[in-house]
Amino acid sequence: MKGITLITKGKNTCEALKKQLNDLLGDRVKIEGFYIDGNIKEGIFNDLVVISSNIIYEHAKQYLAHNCRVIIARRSINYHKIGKLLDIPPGTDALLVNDLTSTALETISLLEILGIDHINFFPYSPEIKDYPKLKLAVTPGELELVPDCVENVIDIKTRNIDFTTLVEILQELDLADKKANYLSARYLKDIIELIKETKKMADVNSRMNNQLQTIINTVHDGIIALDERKEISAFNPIAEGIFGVSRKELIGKKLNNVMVPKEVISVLENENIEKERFIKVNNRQVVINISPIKENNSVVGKVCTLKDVTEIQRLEEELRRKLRKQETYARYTFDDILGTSDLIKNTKELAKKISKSQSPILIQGESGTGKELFAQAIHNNSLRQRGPFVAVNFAALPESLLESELFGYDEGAFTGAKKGGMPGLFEQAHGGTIFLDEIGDAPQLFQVRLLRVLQEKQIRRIGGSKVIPIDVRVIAATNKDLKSLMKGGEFREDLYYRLNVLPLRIPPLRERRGDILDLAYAFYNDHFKRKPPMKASVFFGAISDHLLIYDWPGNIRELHNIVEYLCNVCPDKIPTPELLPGEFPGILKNGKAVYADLNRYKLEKNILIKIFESNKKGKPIGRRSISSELGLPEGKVRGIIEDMRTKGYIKVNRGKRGIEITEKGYGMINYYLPK
Ligand SMILES: Nc1ncnc2c1ncn2[C@@H]1O[C@H](COP(=O)(O)OP(=O)(O)OP(=O)(O)O)[C@@H](O)[C@H]1O
Repeated sequence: MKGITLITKGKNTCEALKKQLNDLLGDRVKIEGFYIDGNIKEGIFNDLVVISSNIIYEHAKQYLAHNCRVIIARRSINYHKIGKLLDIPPGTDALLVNDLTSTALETISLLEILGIDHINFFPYSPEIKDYPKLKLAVTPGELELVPDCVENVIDIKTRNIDFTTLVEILQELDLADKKANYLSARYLKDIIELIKETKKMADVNSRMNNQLQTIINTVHDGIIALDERKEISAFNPIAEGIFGVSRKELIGKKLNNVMVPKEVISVLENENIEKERFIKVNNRQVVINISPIKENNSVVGKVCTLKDVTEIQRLEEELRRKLRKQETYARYTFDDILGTSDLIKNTKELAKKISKSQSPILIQGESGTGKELFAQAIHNNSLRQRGPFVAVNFAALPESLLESELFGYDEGAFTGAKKGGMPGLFEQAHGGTIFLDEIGDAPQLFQVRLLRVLQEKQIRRIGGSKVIPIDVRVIAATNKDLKSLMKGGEFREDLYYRLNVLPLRIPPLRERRGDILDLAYAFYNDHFKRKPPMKASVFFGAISDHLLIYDWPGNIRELHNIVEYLCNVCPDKIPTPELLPGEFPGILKNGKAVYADLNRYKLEKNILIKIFESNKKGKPIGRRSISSELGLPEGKVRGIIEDMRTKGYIKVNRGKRGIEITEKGYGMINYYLPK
């Protein structure tokens, strides 16, 4: 899982923005927050660092590891929270309370841009000692900073990270897929809510109407609002651009008396449910969304938003370009797959054998276990090694692009189709291997098409009539349990069996703990281009127990990230356990120790060493002798022995032979007792 570190000045903003990011990305990105006034620490490093403003960046710089990717957030007022400000009589004095004078001033000017210019704002922050003792204050979520003189506070809530920054974040993390559209829909929803909220007031008060219009004008999508008499009450500049009609000619007019295409009128008149439709306006494709305004269960108006598809196409084009830039060769070979555990050695052996076949392979394994690495190594060890290796990631590719990306299209297949057409990824992989990553995310309808291609070994480009034979070897991979997806009807059984001809399971890191330090050492040496400031075993000396006991949900990718992090945070010092990011067992976190796991691990280690030493001397050892030699209660020893037996570290024999250490157990001993 990728990660974002958010940095703000105060705790409130940090929590609010963290929630915003979590709501949006929580299922795919791990988000942690630090604030300058409290929990900030040195050596911050992550896939991406998001900082709440330019000013905060100046304060935060010193805490960042040197090669962090940083985005400074642009922030927007919470549209549906400012309705309350429209009630305040013109000319009223109010303090605008924020954590810094500069952010208070910034909020005042943002409000002014939105048309809230009828209130005389005085900036207030704890830095300002001399301020007018006013009774009214407005604050973006900083309630505890409001000074005592104030009797009435309007909280317009923390300023959110704005739409453009969110898109930038998605792009930085390579997640700019379906989420981008979903984002703009959510953002518009806020505005629609505001229109609904203030509509009643706006009817009686023309000042509010103007302000509302200003807000609508700042939006990047077309907006049309209708009242219950089906008269147009709002029409913003983007809508003007789409329809080529000026607002003045429309406001207050009935729909059917104006120059709006018939199709739009019929949608606006007849649709009362929230729905998305495509219509053509002046030769442009437009997505139109209708949202009814209800009062006491009857519809009293509608808000319609319009998005010019050219913009969506532009976003898609960008994504296509990114995809096209990807390499069509495989970099890695089996020599790049590190690890000396039996499990990984056996997996490599099996992979080498199946690489020589032409049948499809299905690689299953948790995220970050090395599925793509194996796919590349298999290709490079196959008879197709001179052919291309083309990777397709179903989780990153929006559904709308799948067909054209995989099968290609002919000239004129759709508006925007390139002259001469475009070959799809299947064609590009001809003579080589196609790697279908995250196949569990392939949409159902697409699964049918994929199956047909695999069966018939030929494709037809979109809009094309020619059938093109293709010779590709398919390697699919997934971290999902395809069997349970099949039970739930989300994955087609016929496709599963077509792909699962040669199954390959990549074991998670926690099943081969013997590899953890090998990998950590290799990543450490790689970081310093094989000229590390100290020996890897010395560098990891104080934390190796912690690394060995951790369960590694993100597997090798997570281990790699942590080693990178440590190399950045303390390049020439030995890292202490407290420096480990995240939830490592046995480390003091927020003053609370999670010692239980580490103690248990240490007992396990001591017991395994005892067994190893006895075995070496040829002396039988049993539960009772262990408990007396180590001074531990027999019950406890029994539990630990049972655990180690299930993990495969030991064999418990009946009678004289007693407990014996297994090959896997020896793997662990190598790390417990460095040579
Ligand atoms: N055995 C290994 N030796 C060295 N590096 C490894 C090994 N396994 C994985 N890696 C590294 O770990 C990272 C993740 O590997 P990879 O992308 O192949 O995993 P994945 O299983 O395909 O992940 P996901 O399911 O998230 O797509 C890569 O940087 C890869 O080089």
